Amino acid sequence: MSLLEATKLTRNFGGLTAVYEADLHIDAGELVGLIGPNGAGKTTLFNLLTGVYPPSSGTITLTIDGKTEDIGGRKPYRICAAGVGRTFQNIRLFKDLSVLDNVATALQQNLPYPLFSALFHIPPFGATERRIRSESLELLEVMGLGGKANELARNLSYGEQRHLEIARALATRPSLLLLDEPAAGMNPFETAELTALIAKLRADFGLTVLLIEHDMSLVMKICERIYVLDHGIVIASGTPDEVRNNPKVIEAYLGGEEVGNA
Ligand SMILES: Nc1ncnc2c1ncn2[C@@H]1O[C@H](COP(=O)(O)OP(=O)(O)OP(=O)(O)O)[C@@H](O)[C@H]1O
Repeated sequence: MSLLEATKLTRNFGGLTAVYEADLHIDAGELVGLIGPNGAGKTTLFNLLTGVYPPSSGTITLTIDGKTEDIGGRKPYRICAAGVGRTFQNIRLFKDLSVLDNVATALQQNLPYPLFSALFHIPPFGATERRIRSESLELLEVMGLGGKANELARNLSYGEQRHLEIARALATRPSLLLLDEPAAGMNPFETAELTALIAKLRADFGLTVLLIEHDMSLVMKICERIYVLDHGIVIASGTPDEVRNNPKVIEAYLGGEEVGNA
């Protein structure tokens, strides 16, 4: 059984259908890409999978450790608690908090009794706080930001802020990580580094990853399978080679040009 299965997923905004009867499945451990021209419905699909918008119709099921849940239309925090973490196309950090606190706040959300203990400063608050701090630092190390823990998030470079976003998403302890254009705005060197990092995170954390990305060098290099959306419809899916050579994709995605080579 797939970790994530979406069936006939549809989302209308007034008279506009942003996603129409999309079927997709992602198996545990897979690294899957979601591509398509601007306005194809990619972010809307992410928003449906993470509860930002309820689907107009269709179902979404998540199966983790043999337990299947219907997550379609659930609130974002419940979907996050069920095991789906994400980053956003536009960076969303607490810019006036330290880099460490940005990760710590995300970690805290998943602990059993943070608020009561924190409010009254009673045990296990002290122990919990130490644990959050050390886990946050570990995540920052993994993301190459260990030396920046005490900087304000706003003082990080653009690429570092994108790494911090991923650290925050990892802090929610996801089984499935959704990355919305993780390489947006990065130069080719930064993109190559990020490509290797995503592959490493998947292996080290045992993650399943679905990513939206316009940078074809990243998508073609690390994705095992790719879904292609055009005008809200899944027009193709398959391996990078299958997708790259699919006439429908070539026509829809690049207006007749060849889809980028890795
Ligand atoms: N909240 C909303 N209200 C109305 N229309 C919306 C809303 N969100 C998205 N849309 C519309 O849905 C369509 C799909 O948008 P979406 O952002 O999902 O595309 P995308 O593939 O992620 O595009 P891009 O690659 O440019 O980010 C677009 O026509 C967009 O204007």
